[in-house]
Amino acid sequence: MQHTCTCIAIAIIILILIYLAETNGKKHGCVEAINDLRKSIHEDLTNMKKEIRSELSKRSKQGKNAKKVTAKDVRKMRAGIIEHINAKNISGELPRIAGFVRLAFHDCVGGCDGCIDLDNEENNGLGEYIEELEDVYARFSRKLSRADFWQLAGITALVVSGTDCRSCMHPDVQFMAGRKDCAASPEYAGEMRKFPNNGGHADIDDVLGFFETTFGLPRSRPELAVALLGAHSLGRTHLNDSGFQGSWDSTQSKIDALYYQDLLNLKWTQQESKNNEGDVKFQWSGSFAGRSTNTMMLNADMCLRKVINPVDKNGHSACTLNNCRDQPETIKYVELFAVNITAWEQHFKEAYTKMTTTGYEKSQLYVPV
Ligand code: HEM
Repeated sequence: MQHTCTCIAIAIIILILIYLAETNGKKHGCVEAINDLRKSIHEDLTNMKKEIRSELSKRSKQGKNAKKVTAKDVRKMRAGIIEHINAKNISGELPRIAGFVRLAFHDCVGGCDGCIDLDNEENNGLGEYIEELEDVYARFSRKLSRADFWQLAGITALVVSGTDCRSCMHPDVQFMAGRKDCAASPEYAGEMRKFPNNGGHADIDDVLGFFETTFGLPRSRPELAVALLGAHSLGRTHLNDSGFQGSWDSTQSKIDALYYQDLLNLKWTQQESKNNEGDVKFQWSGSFAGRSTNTMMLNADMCLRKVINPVDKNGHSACTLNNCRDQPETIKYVELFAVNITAWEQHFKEAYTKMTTTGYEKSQLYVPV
């Protein structure tokens, strides 16, 4: 009996061992199968990834090429912009020339990105120009960014302003494309950008400092800032937009040296300007031989000629021009540009190109062919 029990026990043990051996074997086979499966999935995935990467790179190359704007496209866009410029004529002036140039300037504060914060009062008045340009831009939006388009509008406006005008500057600024729009373009959802403020810019250091930090115009070359501010030869100020009133010279659509000549030759006195809300700001009013000329200068313009700071919070200066001295750093360039259009042209071109490429490396921009 004892023998039989032992035999049964041994048989059970053997059966258990056989079972274990088989299960283990099966398990082992499963692990191998799973490993094989894993390997093949991994290989498939790697191949798929490779294919996806090569497809994406092909597509992005095609996309870039498809999006690259050509010289022919640019010509068509310029024609559309010129049509808009000529469509609005107010007493012989073409206000869109100045509007498009100011838009080009404001878009590049903080980097040219096709975005303007219309809640920032420094941008007052630009909304209507953005809307007008959308008409033309809608036809070409697949080919270039809004940031590029606004710069093209500014450059085109400069060309129109110099057309059939012998006394005008012809800076012939090269249009380059490749700028990127911000996500919310044409609106701006980022931190409030800092613009030059007239009251705060009665000090030449503020003006030159603004152009250096914002557009990289070296502080050691004040002639660039003086040349760029000559854009105020175009257009005018609007009481309900900025609180100032009048134009810098009598030819608002012509980019001519009258801006510098007036700055030097007129008799300037400070005058109070009050908008509908009763805000008071001071501007300079020009007269000649005792007669008002209806021209004006901001503190930022006047400080290129005279040392007018300090000013109070409304921009009022204690200086009456007779009792304040010439601005040593910049007066010589005001005098130069008043008589030498070629010198102004060269410096303006350099400064304007810098301004309109703010935020980009040379390699990111291209000249359409
Ligand atoms: C310190 C720098 C600057 C200050 C303080 C300044 C200030 C102003 C102000 C207050 C206006 C009047 C806005 C209005 O009432 O409609 C104006 C207009 C204008 N600005 Fe400037 N500006 C500066 C630089 C520039 C630059 C660098 C450019 C272009 C390169 C420019 C181009 C213009 C143009 C063309 C207008 C006339 C706009 C129109 O007629 O609608 N400005 N600026």
